[in-house]
Amino acid sequence: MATKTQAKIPVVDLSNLDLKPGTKTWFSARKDVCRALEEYGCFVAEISNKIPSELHNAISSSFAKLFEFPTEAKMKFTSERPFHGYFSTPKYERLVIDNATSTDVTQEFTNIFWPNGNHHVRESADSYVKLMAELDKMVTKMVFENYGVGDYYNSHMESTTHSFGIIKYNEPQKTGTNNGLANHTDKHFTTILHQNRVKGLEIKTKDGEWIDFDPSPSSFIFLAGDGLQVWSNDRIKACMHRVLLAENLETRYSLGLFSHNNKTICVPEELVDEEHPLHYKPINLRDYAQEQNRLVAYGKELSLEVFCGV
Ligand SMILES: O=C(O)CCC(=O)C(=O)O
Ligand SMILES: [Fe+2]
Repeated sequence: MATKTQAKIPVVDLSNLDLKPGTKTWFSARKDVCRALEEYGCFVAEISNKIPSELHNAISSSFAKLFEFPTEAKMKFTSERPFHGYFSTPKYERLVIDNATSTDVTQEFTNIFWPNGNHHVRESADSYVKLMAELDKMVTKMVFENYGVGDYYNSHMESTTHSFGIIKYNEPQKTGTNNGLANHTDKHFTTILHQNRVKGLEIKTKDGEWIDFDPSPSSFIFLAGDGLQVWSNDRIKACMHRVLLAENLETRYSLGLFSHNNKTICVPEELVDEEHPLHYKPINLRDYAQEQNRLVAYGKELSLEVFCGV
C-alpha cells in the first residue's frame, strides 16, 4: 500500500474499508496513516470504490436545498453545543447535526425542513455519516494500536459521538482571493472532510507553508484535532487549516464529520517517557470548545498550551 503525494499532502489508499486488523495490508496502511499524521497532522484517504457518484452528487443537489429555506426555518435547527445547529456568518452558513450516527436524529433533522419527511436528504445524510464514521473508527483504531495502546480503543469509542456538518460558502467578492474560514485547528478529536469539486481548503505544514487540498469525489481528508494532539502527547499535532475562496462560478460546499469525546481526554501513561515528558493536563473537550466560543467574540483563538498545558 504505497503512499504518494497530492500537492504534498500524503495520500493513503483505504479503498478497502473492510481491512482486517492484524493483516499485512492493515499494518502497512497503519504505518502510512500514522507517519502522515505525525508529519502533516492530516492525510488524504482515497476510498475510490466506496463512494457512489449519486452520493457525491448529493452535495450539490440534496444538501444544497437545505440552504434555500428562509433563515427563520433554518434558525429552528438549534443545538446546545457551540457552533452546532444552524450558524451563519457573512462568509458561510453551516448546519451541524449532533449525534448524527443515529438514524432517529437524521430523521428529526429532515422533519424540521420537510414535516412530511424527505427520504432523499435523509438517506444521503445517513450514508455519508455511516461512511465517514467507519473511516474515523478505522483510523482511530490504527492510531491507538500504533502507539501500543490498542486496548484503550474500545472505551475511547464508547464515549465518542460524531456530529455531521454541511457547510455552504457564500460567493467571494469579485476581486482577489477571499478568506472563507480563518486559520484554525479543530477543537474536537478528529475531523473528516469531503467536498464538491470546488477547491479552497489549505493546510499548513510544519515549515509554515500552506498547501492545497485538491478535492475529488473519491477522496476524503482526515485531520487531527486538538484532542488527538493532547491524547498523543504531541506525537501528532493538530492540523492548522483555512479556507480561501478564489472567484468561482460554482458554490463551494463542504461536508464534515467531527468526532467528540464525552469523557476527559488524558495522555495514556504509556505515552509519557523521558523523550516525551507529559505536555498536557487532562482536558474536557466540551469545556475547551465552550471557552473557545467565548473568545471568538473577541476575535481570539484559544491554544491548548494556555488551556491545559503542563
Ligand atoms: O470547508 C472546509 O473545507 C473546512 C471546514 C472546516 O475547517 C471546519 O468546519 O472546521
Ligand atoms: Fe476546521
